Amino acid sequence: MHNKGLGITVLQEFKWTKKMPLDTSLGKGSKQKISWSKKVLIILGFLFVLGAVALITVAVVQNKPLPKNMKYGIVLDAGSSHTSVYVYNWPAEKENDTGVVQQVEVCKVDGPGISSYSKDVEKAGLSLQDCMNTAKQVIPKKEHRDTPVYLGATAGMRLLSLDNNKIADKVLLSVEKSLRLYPFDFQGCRIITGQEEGAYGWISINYMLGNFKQSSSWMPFQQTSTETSGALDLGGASTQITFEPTDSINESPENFMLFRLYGKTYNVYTHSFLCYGKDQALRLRLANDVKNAGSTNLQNPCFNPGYVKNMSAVDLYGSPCTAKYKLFSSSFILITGTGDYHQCQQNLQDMFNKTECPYSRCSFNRIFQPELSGNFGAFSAFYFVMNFLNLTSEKDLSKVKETLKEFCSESWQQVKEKFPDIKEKYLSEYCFSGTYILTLLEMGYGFTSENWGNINFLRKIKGSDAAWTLGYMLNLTNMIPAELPSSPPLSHASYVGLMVLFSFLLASVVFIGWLYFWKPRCLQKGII
Ligand SMILES: O=c1[nH]cnc2c1ncn2[C@@H]1O[C@H](COP(=O)(O)OP(=O)(O)O)[C@@H](O)[C@H]1O
Ligand SMILES: [Ca+2]
Repeated sequence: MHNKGLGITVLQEFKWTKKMPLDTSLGKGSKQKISWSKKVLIILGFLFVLGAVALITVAVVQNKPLPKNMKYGIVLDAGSSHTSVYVYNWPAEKENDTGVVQQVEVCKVDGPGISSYSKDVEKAGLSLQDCMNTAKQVIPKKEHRDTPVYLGATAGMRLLSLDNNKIADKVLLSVEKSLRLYPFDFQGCRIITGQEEGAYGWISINYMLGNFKQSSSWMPFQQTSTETSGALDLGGASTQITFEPTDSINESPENFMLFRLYGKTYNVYTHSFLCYGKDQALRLRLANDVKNAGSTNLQNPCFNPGYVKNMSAVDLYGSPCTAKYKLFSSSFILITGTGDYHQCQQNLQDMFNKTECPYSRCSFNRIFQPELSGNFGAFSAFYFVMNFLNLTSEKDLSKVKETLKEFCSESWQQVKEKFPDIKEKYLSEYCFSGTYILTLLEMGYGFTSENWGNINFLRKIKGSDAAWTLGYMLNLTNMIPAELPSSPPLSHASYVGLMVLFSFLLASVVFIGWLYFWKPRCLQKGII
């Protein structure tokens, strides 16, 4: 019986004392003392429970998320084929955290890219109105005045400014005039460089993927950082490759950009190939074919058999990418598809000059490129085309080629019947675009069947489109700090949790100590 725990013994003995007639065991004074001790014990117990409830309530209330004060930003991506308006938002008090900026809206502007309005510049500005009105509706009125608006124009405008700088300026003035009519904080319209386009694309996807987060290890003050992902962007008029090489390199400095983000330095390789976006690449190829064939009547393996297209010479030779190939006075070029993937790829390989390289290694056309390393996010037209072909998750390069071969050999009639809802312009070019993408990645950049699986074709990351626009805004609003903001070692929730836990421990220790050293009378009597 006594081997059982002390607590049980006390309880039993106490029961027994209670049963005893009080006036035979205790005097009147002792009786009063016991009831006093009991009262004190009850009051102390009550206060203890009250204290614990109060502590937990404070912890819970304090930890409730505050109503978010959201900030907004607008970036217009004025691409060669079209303009998109992106609206982002983020909680004001978390501005410098990683991964807090989100895309809340994307609006595709009707009509072509702003560079196509060179003959009627006023229309360039007017074309943006519908999407800017959408942005006005999406953003709460009280935030309008504090919402910055940026417009960045890419390769279409780069080509226009090469062709006619004055007209390019007029187009930019027209869009500026239009954007200033809105109640937002207009911050500027400009043509961004190919380097910026590549670098901001890289910043965007790594910010969205959370790769800039420095996760602390168990060793105090030691931070471990995640590897970054490379970025591959394919537009209509230019294409960019950007990644962090493994070794430090001191060649071709114009291809490197140094960033200090969240306390870490990144030396990023980037190159933008003007005229190697898929629309200009097609023109470049056709212009070469016309020159080589000495005829404006072309049999082309990159279009489905049975496809026939009459292309205007103005369209073909109208850009600085192809202007120098103009030989004929003919106003049309007739293209007839033959649908042969292998011939198409051979034909496209000529566009990638691998023979001369003034550096230790090159991608193509005498451009330095370090050895490929890590994973790559491939977005924009890389995604659109591979998604149409159902190849975004195919990790086997030979299967990719087989699918493409099959698609190219299908007759145009068949293809049209199979995909009645897809725009004919896109549909007719998927054989060319798919083959071009493969040739660019394999022949141009040097991807192989071994590292093909490192390329992730993606459109969105955590709800935001993969595009250079987010990185552009983060940079211009100084939202990425160079150094890690000094923050308390514990989050608020962990701090409150630990405070509650330690208070409990402390109270328990005091309570047990009190029981042990200052044994309340009733218990003492019970034990005796
Ligand atoms: O649904 C689609 N299918 C195929 N291609 C698409 C689709 N949507 C957009 N594109 C293509 O993506 C490319 C986007 O290029 P963009 O206009 O951004 O040019 P840039 O970046 O060279 O200035 C264009 O070639 C356009 O035709
Ligand atoms: Ca683009």
